Amino acid sequence: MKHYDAVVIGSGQAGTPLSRKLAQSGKKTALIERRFAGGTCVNDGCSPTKAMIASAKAAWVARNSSKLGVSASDIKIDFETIRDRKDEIVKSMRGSLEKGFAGTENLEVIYGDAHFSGEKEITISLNDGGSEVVSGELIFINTGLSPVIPDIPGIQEIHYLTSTSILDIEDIPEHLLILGSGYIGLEFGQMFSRFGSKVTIIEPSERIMKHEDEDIAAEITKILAEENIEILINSKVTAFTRNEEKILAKIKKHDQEHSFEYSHILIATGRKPNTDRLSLDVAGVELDDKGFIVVNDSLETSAKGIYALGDIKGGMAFTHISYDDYRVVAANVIDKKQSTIKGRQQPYCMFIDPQLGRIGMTEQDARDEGLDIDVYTIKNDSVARSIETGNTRGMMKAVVDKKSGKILGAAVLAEQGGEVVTILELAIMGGITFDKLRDGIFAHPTYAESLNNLFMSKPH
Ligand SMILES: Cc1cc2nc3c(=O)[nH]c(=O)nc-3n(C[C@H](O)[C@H](O)[C@H](O)COP(=O)(O)OP(=O)(O)OC[C@H]3O[C@@H](n4cnc5c(N)ncnc54)[C@H](O)[C@@H]3O)c2cc1C
Ligand SMILES: NC(=O)c1ccc[n+]([C@@H]2O[C@H](COP(=O)([O-])OP(=O)(O)OC[C@H]3O[C@@H](n4cnc5c(N)ncnc54)[C@H](O)[C@@H]3O)[C@@H](O)[C@H]2O)c1
Repeated sequence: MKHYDAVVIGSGQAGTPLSRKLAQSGKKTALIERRFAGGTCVNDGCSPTKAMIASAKAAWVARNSSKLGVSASDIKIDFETIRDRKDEIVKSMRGSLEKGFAGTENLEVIYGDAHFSGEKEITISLNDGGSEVVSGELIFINTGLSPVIPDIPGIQEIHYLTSTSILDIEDIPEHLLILGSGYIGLEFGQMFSRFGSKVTIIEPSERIMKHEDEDIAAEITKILAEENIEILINSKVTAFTRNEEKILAKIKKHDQEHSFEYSHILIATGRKPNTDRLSLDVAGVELDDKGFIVVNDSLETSAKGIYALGDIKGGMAFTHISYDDYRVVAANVIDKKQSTIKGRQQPYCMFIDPQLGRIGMTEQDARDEGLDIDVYTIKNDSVARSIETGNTRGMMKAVVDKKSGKILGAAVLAEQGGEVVTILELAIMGGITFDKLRDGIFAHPTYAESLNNLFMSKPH
């Protein structure tokens, strides 16, 4: 059995930089990965989807520019080129990580599936065959999530797609049914609709994006409906069957049940932790009732010397959060600091078009907590930059503490919403009150300048 100072399981957004930093600090380190360097973000998540979304946006702009006096005829979607471009981007990102690993002294990358076979002992089923047992003084778990597949009668017989397998389909679906209206459902839904698919999104709840405020969800629904995306709320699939050509989904809404035909089904009903095959009980690592690893604010698990980073610990599952977990753990383990995840900013951006950039509390969060707030909203059709560029869809919203004037949260559903919300995040970080943004001088005409208008609106 080979012994290491540190063993990292999973080459995700935390495990990848952490393994290098541990090795660079002089610790003999092993990184175990069962698939590809870079984990979900690089290989099946952020990068490939955002590359394809860029193609979808180009198609949409080409089709919708006549109002700007530019008409493009004969727009063709070359799906093979779109996929090849995405593959090249993934290959290059993964390649540069692999190069980084190869050039790191004290780091050994082992490709295989890991599970605990002792308190600090890990058995790896090697991808090349055979197995290897290693032990680690310190162990870091960064194994991420996998799609949840709902238990619907017939689902195993229909060759459904997930967010991973849909990235490699050969042809654009004729009619794509998407189960789930979260980030994955909406991003892929709009993307394939823009590529030419008929898209239906089905959601059991009373509205899409139920963790966002109702007005934001309603605005997104309107935008998607304008793009002819069908959204079925309060509805669920109760059974799947297939004939030679099509997949039949039995859909139940209230007491009514009807069957509809689709060419493809995408399952986007959430993601579950990759802890089921890790045998964490052997190591004494506690899990919560959903299978996520329980950690404290320094990301230590219930087993001494074992840490959990990224999506696997539950909570917000985003690349930048996982990367920040790496910062916290590296600061504590290598630089002997006392860093924690407590109170950190947790922004995110959903890459539909227009983007939904988010930071902090929603209005609903603040009202549920009984806070005394002012809520500022504007529609983008009153923003100069949006009018000039023809990007008038969407709205902006900020929740402000009435007494202190501090910004508690914001939603920017707009062209470059992810960038604009970052300005509001900086204001929150710096304790800059809303009136400073209302009266701040921002270059005209920028999207940033719309923050003047937002905070000049009449609050409710
Ligand atoms: C379609 C999609 C789009 C997304 N888009 C965005 C986005 O735009 N922005 C954003 O912030 N986030 C996005 N996310 C989420 C983001 O990808 C994750 O939050 C991010 O990758 C962080 O994951 P992680 O570091 O926890 O682990 P991951 O990146 O999931 O890595 C875990 C790694 O562990 C490996 N592994 C698992 N079990 C074992 C084992 N037993 N042995 C060895 N190796 C193992 C896996 O193969 C994987 O490589 C997206 C996710 C998906 C699915
Ligand atoms: N832009 C981004 O940052 C980005 C993009 C994609 C994914 N992600 C990450 O991936 C995670 C997973 O995304 P997701 O969209 O799969 O999950 P999600 O949790 O965001 O949404 C799942 C949706 O599926 C619905 N649902 C549950 N069971 C269903 C069923 N049987 N039929 C139909 N609908 C059902 C839920 O009500 C919910 O609306 C996100 O939490 C996010 O962290 C992030």
